[in-house]
Amino acid sequence: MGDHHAELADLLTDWLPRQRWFAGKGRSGGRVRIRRDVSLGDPLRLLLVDVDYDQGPPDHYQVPVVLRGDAPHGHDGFLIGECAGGLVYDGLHDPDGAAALLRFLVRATRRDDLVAEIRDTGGAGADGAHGAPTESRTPLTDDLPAHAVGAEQSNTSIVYGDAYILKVFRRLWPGTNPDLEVTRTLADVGSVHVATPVAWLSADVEGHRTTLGFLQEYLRSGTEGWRLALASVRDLYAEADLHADEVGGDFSAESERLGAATAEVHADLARALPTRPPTTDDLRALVAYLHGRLDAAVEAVPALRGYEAAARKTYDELTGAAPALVHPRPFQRLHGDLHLGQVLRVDSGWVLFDFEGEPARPVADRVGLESPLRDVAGMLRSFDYAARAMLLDRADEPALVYRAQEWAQRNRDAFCRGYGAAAGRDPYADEAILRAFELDKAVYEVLYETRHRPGWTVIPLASVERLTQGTPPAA
Ligand SMILES: Nc1ncnc2c1ncn2[C@@H]1O[C@H](COP(=O)(O)OP(=O)(O)O)[C@@H](O)[C@H]1O
Ligand SMILES: O=P(O)(O)O[C@H]1O[C@H](CO)[C@@H](O[C@H]2O[C@H](CO)[C@@H](O)[C@H](O)[C@H]2O)[C@H](O)[C@H]1O
Repeated sequence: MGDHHAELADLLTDWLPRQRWFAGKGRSGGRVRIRRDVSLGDPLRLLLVDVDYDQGPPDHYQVPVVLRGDAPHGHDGFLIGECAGGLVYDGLHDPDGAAALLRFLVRATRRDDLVAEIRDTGGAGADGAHGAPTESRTPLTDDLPAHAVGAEQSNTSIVYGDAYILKVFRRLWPGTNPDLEVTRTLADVGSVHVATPVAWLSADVEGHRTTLGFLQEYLRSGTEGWRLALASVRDLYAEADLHADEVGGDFSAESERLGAATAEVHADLARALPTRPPTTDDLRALVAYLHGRLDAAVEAVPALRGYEAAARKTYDELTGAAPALVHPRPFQRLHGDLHLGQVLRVDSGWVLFDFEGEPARPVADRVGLESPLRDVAGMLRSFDYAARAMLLDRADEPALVYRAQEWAQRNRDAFCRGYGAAAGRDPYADEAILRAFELDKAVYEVLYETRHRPGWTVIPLASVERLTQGTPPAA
């Protein structure tokens, strides 16, 4: 394949920006450069690529591919293109490619601990192997049927049988990925709110051992919080005369449990990893950071301009009082992008996943100590999203807007009640900072939706309007 790198780079230059997980959507002139090309076992090859832009530093991605010389494969949706070497497929969606990846991981982890390391062997292929899972872990099996998880999100996940799920990070940030770091930390302290990681894969990127992906136990009984919430909203909208507490699908008891689970995860992280009480300088830095995010969002989305002055006022108010009054909880590690799509309801309760933080945020920012209320605010936003997503194609039914607010408020209240009971302090008690985080999240979402799902931008935009009018988080 080495002979075809120029052609492959051209194909990827065209293909990458069309992927949901491509992060350079706001940048011009993206061109792909292939930095490494290693075999992970027939027929899978791993391309580590850089994307250079007209301005600023390159982004790093991994693109596993399968090259097929012959007939159509029946997976044309995952065809990247054709070069002189044959048809090039996205290797994670190609069943033979996905199977080869599990075989590689299993072979590698049999020889050392749980880390499969891809080492450069001068272009001849990957040798990358350390082996044997520790005794406490379930032995890995490599002959399971594979399928990629339906929706392409920030990364690509492959389910093997009903035993494992492999998350393959698409955009690479040099170093250990916070998702793996935090999930391992929680599993190691015995948290019941994460799925146990069983093996992981890394390679050198810019001189740092960089996480490429990790394999976790697959929670086969899990249902995503987002799906459950939408089902509840649907029930409510179908019963025009009933209130949220009167319909069969009331979600508030689940929201309360989810609040408690979030607080327990925060407590475990606070015990296992560093914490620190925020200082005046921390709050000043936080306010500067919130302004910076708003600057970038307003520049990219002019519709935000009308709310800018009020938003800045909300942020500036955080520096008016002593830190112990504004934020009487320690700063700590957290989830970083918590929403209903990042939690699974299993038989025993709620499990959180995807501890990567916001995918567009530089990783150095995501691994710092922050306010746990950022996660709370993320989830509060998500209740608004669930209620309003169901209105997107029902613009002709204004009466539903009131019902949407009612559903969202009931579940926001329940979540905070559960969180407060488990954490010993209700999030609503820290209203100013909670509102600032909610506003910041809504601003982030306006930018996110503009780039990825323009039809959804109205959802966070309506929340920016509400939050800049001074409506408190609690009714
Ligand atoms: N341990 C697990 N068991 C079952 N399903 C899972 C597990 N972890 C994640 N998932 C599912 O895989 C999907 C993708 O995972 P996620 O970590 O959110 O990836 P991304 O970073 O691409 O958003 C999720 O929507 C979730 O439903
Ligand atoms: O799940 P990801 O890590 O890829 O997070 C990104 O995409 C999310 C959408 O899939 C986006 O979440 C927003 O939409 C959700 C509904 O689809 C909603 O539950 C969230 O509250 C809302 O923020 C997330 O912001 C983005 O980082």
